[in-house]
Amino acid sequence: MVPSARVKICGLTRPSDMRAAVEAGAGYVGLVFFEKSPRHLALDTAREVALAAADGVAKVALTVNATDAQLDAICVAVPLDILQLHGSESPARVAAVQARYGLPVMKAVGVAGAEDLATLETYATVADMLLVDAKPPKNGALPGGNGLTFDWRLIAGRQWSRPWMLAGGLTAVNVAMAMEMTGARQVDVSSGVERAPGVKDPDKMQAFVDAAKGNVPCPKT
Ligand SMILES: O=C(O)c1ccccc1NCC(=O)[C@H](O)[C@H](O)COP(=O)(O)O
Repeated sequence: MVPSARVKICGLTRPSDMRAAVEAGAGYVGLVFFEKSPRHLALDTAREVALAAADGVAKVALTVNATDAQLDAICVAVPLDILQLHGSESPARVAAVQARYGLPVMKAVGVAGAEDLATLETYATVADMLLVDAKPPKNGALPGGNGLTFDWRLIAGRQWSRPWMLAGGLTAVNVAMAMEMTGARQVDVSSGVERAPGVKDPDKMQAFVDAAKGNVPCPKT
């Protein structure tokens, strides 16, 4: 049987992109609040984009080392289901955010080598969900959303005590292989379904979801 994954499409910036992501079959949709990103949303735009999501699709706010004041403003303005912490937030900060907002927290952890596996174990004791992502290069790149993969063999067959999602450089072409190698049953994509930074491509989103869900066309007989 072909494995199937639940898909998160991250970095949606327009209501039309949100509708296309939902139509394609995304189960999670991500909104980026990080000013240096081409996917950054002002609060009023974020609300508009979030309201274009259908019921039952989990709306995720991605922040990077955000303060309580910044998170307060986001949570007041935007209907949300999950907070994704994509910076260097400590385990204690993860717990504090859970307690303050009463929302599930997904902690992103960058993986580049075996030493990063211990970090994943640490966050698995506190976060509601883990995002296992490629570690960003140290050249001023964004903390995520760089379209870079990591060596999937590092996490082959690993499980954590919390649900987890694979991210980093996934595309319609490589997602099935990534799922096979890692055992991931939730996957996250941003740049792999864009036509330009911050602009999603409906056909790429559909192709990605189909590949992740194993909806491969039947060969003609
Ligand atoms: O997307 C951004 O611009 C961004 C900025 C700051 C922190 C994280 C960011 N994105 C994270 C993601 O979109 C994904 O969760 C993940 O990193 C995969 O991205 P990609 O490799 O582009 O598929």
